[in-house]
Amino acid sequence: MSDTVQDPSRGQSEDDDLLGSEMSGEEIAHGDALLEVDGLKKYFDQDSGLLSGVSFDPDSFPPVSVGQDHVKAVDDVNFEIRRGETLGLVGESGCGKSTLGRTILRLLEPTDGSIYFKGEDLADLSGEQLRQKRSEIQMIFQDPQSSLDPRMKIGQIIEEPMRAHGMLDDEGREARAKELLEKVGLDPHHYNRHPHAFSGGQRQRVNLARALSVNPDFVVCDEPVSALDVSIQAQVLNTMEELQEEFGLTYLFIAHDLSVIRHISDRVAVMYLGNVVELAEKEELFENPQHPYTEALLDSIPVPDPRESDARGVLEGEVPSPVNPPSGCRFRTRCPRLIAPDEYEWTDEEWYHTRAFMRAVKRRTFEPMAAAEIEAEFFGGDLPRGDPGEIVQRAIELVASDRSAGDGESGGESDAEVIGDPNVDWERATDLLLESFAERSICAQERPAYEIESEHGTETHFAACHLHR
Ligand SMILES: Nc1ncnc2c1ncn2[C@@H]1O[C@H](COP(=O)(O)OP(=O)(O)OP(=O)(O)O)[C@@H](O)[C@H]1O
Repeated sequence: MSDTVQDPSRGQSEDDDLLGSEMSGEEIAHGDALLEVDGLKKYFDQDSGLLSGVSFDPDSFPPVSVGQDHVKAVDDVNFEIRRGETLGLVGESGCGKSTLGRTILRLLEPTDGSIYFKGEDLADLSGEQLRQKRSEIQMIFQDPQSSLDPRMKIGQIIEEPMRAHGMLDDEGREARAKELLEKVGLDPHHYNRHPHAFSGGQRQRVNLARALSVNPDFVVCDEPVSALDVSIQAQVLNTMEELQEEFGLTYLFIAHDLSVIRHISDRVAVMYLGNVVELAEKEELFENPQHPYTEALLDSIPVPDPRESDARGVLEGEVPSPVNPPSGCRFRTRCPRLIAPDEYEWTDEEWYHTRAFMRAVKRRTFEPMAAAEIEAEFFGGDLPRGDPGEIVQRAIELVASDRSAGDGESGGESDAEVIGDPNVDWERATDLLLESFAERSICAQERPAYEIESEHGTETHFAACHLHR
């Protein structure tokens, strides 16, 4: 691989090879930062409508709030991508991957933050300057079908970006398109065919050729193989790797499928609810994950396609709304390893039991039973000592089937009768436990960001989890 960046916006001399022979003035060595994202935010205004501005959060009081709300799709993201590498970006559906990719490309206007590309902040550019830059940064999308105009011949499709950027003359563009067809593994004689004559994998290759036609340095690949058969995916990924090697390309590769991410990435960033929660070299991330969210994702390999209806529930609990995300660590409301609040003295076992009970009450995962039974089931009969024990006791009373109704009487009902017992106050018990424990955890109070020593490789391992304080 050459060690310098090729600048696609320059002219081409006739003697040059059509593909990538010239050098840029802005040389960035292989391995140096090509793109740096700093404090990047992208908030969307919520859709207008009757309930616009009204948000519901069962964990807060009051649960309904009114105001001008924003979907915090990307919220303070920081990372760099080095020249020649592939940074994989993975996370559940809706966590903000596509929004991040599109904001980096300035297809979406950033709300805040900077996007330094070769040292220049793309967030500051507009008009012609931005248009010029767009040839250096390209994007390929998931659906190769809908991103190709069915009326156009593939030769024209590949030439379109070159025409838009005033690159080469007609003959030059045709020659380059044919050369690119070959490079992406298609027959240059198919230059005059229409997209429908190609399979899904071949169409994605056409997309690749089109993106590469303007000789970019950096390509954002948004789920480029998700729509393809698994057998075809590896072939397209291999071609992408070959092209990367040949043209010194840098990729931001977005996928929900961890096996795809593992195939293609050098480093991997894991995204959750608008934040990057972990970033490490590929081997380090897969062999030594340090964020409970990453662990949960890895435990669920293969991650089901989030677009399929039954994919929910891989991780316990719902993803909170990006309109009103949890304070501190965004994953804390689903985290199986929430940290005990410092203000109480806990043994590990006491906290472990309390945390499990709190989660069960919050999710109402057990049917009401007598207080003594709850104590036995969740605490092995021994409540935590001191204040936490008293709080837990009160919460147990709120959800126990032998609880008095208000100050009145209950008791004597059969198990069948107590299900849905109006005396059982799940909400108050949940509020009591969350306010007393979960909200007082460091996980709720500070946003975590830690560097960890890697066990594999030499790169920095970033994990946004207070377990590493
Ligand atoms: N134009 C928009 N207006 C309002 N909200 C939006 C808009 N685009 C995205 N969002 C919201 O921003 C959040 C992040 O969406 P995004 O598409 O970036 O996630 P993703 O991780 O790429 O998901 P997927 O894998 O399903 O594409 C979601 O809550 C989504 O509903």
